[in-house]
Amino acid sequence: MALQIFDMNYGTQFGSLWPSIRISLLSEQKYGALFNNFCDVKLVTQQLEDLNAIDFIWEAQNAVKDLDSMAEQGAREQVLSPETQTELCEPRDQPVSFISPNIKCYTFPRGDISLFPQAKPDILGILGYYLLNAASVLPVLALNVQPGDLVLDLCAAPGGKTLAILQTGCCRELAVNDISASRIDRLHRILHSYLPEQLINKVKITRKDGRNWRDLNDTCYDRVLVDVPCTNDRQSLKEEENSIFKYGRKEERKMLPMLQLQLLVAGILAAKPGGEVMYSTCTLSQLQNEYVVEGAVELLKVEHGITVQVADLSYFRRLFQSTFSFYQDCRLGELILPNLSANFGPMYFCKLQRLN
Ligand SMILES: C[S@@+](CC[C@H](N)C(=O)[O-])C[C@H]1O[C@@H](n2cnc3c(N)ncnc32)[C@H](O)[C@@H]1O
Repeated sequence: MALQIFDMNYGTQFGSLWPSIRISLLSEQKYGALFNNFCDVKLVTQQLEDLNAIDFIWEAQNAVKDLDSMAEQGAREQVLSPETQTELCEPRDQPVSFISPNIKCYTFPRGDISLFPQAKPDILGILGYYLLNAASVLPVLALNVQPGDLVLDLCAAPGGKTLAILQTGCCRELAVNDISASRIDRLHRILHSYLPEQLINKVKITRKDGRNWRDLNDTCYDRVLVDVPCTNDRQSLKEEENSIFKYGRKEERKMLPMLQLQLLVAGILAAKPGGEVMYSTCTLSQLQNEYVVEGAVELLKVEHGITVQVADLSYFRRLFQSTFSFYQDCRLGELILPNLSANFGPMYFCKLQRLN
């Protein structure tokens, strides 16, 4: 059922790109190992490097820095040909510092489909890395959490992105919420396997319907992550149990864009003026991605008099093009396409700034 619906919708949405996305979605996904800064850093770094895995974030930042210094040097020495200079001196929309610090994620190089072994607990019982779809780290990087920030993770369970946010070491306060009791239990277990007790005590965990966040809380946040429930395209092709494409869940599926819109609006209302909100999904669907963003921007303007600006994240393409396959025609935000040589995603992320 999922595949039939995808063929119908994505065939139209992606045209000639769809057959290659389709086969990638049906193939084994690639993982990333989100590095846990609270483990024995030297030992785990060595283990990951022995596997020939690379921290793709560090590598991308260095590649850009190298290009920039080459461009600077070239400009000084005036030795580059005019064509090369244009390419190397291309102005960046954002500097590299516009990504959250201290997050490390190891992947195998493009085309290498090796698997990471499960992380083993150290003598304190702490695990060295968390396996996830490496594209899941991108929304957290782009959220760009700054030292002293108040941060809200509105749909947080089981907690992969929460862990990534905590790696930055920047949050003055982190509020973590999810509506599902069983998934909150998983989140608790994950936090206890990766973090020291003092840090867990600083995380405020709630189990609320995120759509009503503002009615229940009066804190205004600097950064909000709204990682909504979606058709979870890759998972839906693999697992029947609990699938949103099951016959009995048709109505729920139809209502997903409305739920996503309400959660995004709630997330923006929870941000302070000037605050930044990241909307993310793991679906390719335009209806659940760009259309939800457009709907939320419009609704906030009309019903709340709030202006929201969609940020340009195209510098992410430049930074991470050697690790991920970016969709070139995304109107708002960025979309990572599954690709056989870099089988991450799908992951859509779009940053919004609340202006008033
Ligand atoms: C895509 S998952 C989140 C994954 C998580 N951010 C991570 O990185 O591990 C979406 C989550 O939204 C939660 N959810 C669904 N409806 C919700 C609501 N109304 N309020 C808050 N959370 C909700 C689901 O229970 C689910 O855990």
